[in-house]
Amino acid sequence: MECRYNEVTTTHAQPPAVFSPDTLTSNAAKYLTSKKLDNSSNALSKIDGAFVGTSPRPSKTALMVTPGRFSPASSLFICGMEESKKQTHCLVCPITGSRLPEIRLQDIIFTKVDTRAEEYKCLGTGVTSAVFEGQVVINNCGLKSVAVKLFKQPFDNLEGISAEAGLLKMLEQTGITPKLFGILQRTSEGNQPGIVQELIQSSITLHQLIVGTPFITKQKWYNIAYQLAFGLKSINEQGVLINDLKSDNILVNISTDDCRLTFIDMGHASYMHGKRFPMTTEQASICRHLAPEIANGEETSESSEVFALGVIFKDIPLEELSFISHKCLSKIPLLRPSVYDILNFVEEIM
Ligand SMILES: Nc1ncnc2c1ncn2[C@@H]1O[C@H](COP(=O)(O)OP(=O)(O)OP(=O)(O)O)[C@@H](O)[C@H]1O
Repeated sequence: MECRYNEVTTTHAQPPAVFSPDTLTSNAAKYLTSKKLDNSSNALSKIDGAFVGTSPRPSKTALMVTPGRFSPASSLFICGMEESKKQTHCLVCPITGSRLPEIRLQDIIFTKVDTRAEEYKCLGTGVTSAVFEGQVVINNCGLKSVAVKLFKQPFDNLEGISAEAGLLKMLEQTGITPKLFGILQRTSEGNQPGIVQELIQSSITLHQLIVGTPFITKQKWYNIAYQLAFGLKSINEQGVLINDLKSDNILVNISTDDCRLTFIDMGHASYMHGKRFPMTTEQASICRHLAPEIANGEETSESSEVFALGVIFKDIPLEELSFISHKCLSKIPLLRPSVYDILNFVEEIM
C-alpha cells in the first residue's frame, strides 16, 4: 500500500489518503483512450482514464484540460515573448534558479500502442501523474526518446513542476537520474503540464523486480545494492534529499549486465534543507519507507534517507544485507549509519 502525505512546503490540495500499489503499465495503456492528442496541430485536448488501477486508486480519472486553466505564477517567467512565437517563455526553477527549457507539444511524437487506435503508450502511473513514451526533436540533434510525465490535478501547479524539473537538471551530473529535456510548454489552448525527461529503456521498477519476475543472479542483486547506496550518496552530496526513496521510484534496466539503476521522481525532493510531511497515524502506518521521526512531524534529513534505504535493503533477497538494513532501520536517527558507511559495507560483501 502507498499513502500520500501533505507537504508543508507545497500548495498541493488535500489528496486522498490511501492509494493502491503501482498500476501495471499494460493496464494503464489499455485504459488510456485519448480522444485528441494531436501532435501536428499543437492541441492536447483530452486524455481519458490514464489513472487506473485496483481500488482504492481512482480509476478512470479524466485528465481534462480547460483552456486557460494552466496559468503559471508570473514570478516563474524570466522572459516573455509573444504566444505565437516558437518559444513563448523560459522558466526558472524556484529551488535551483536554473533555466528550464520549454518543449513545444507539437515537437513531441507520443508513441502509439496501436498504429490505428488512438491509444498512447503509458509507461506507468503514479499518484500525481501518468508517464507516456514519446520522441522529441531537440535543437537539431534529431529525435530523442523521452518519457513525458503529465501531471493531473491537483498536482499540476507549475511551481512544483518547475522545482522537480530543476532538481532533475541539477542531478544530471550524478548520472543516476533521468536527463531533463524540459517542461512541456503551455499553449494558448491550455494543456496538461508535464516534464519531458530521458526515457529509461527496458526498465521495470525495483519494486516489480523484488516482488516478481524475472529472476536475477545474486551478483546482480549486489550490483543493485551498491548502486542504491552510491546513488543516494551522489544525490545527497548535491544537497538534495529525495524524501520519497522507495523501490517504486527506482527503475532497473534489466537488459544491462549490471542491472543499471535510475532514481526517478524528485517530486518530494528538497534542496539544502529538510521537509515536514504532516500525516495522520493511519497514513504513517502505511508509509513504511518514512522514518518514524518524519511521521512524528520532524524534518527529513540524510538520516531519514538512510532509513528509507534500509527498507529497500530489507526487501532485497540478500541475507548479507540484513545486518546493515537493521542498523538503517534504527528508530533513533543518530544510531543509523551514514550513507558512506553503507557504501563501504556493501563494497565489502560484494
Ligand atoms: N524516465 C522514465 N523512463 C521510463 N519510465 C518512467 C520514467 N519516469 C517514470 N516512469 C514510469 O512512470 C511511473 C510513474 O512515474 P513517477 O514515479 O515519476 O510518477 P508519480 O506520479 O510522481 O508517482 P508517485 O507520486 O505515486 O510516487 C514509474 O513508476 C515508471 O514506471
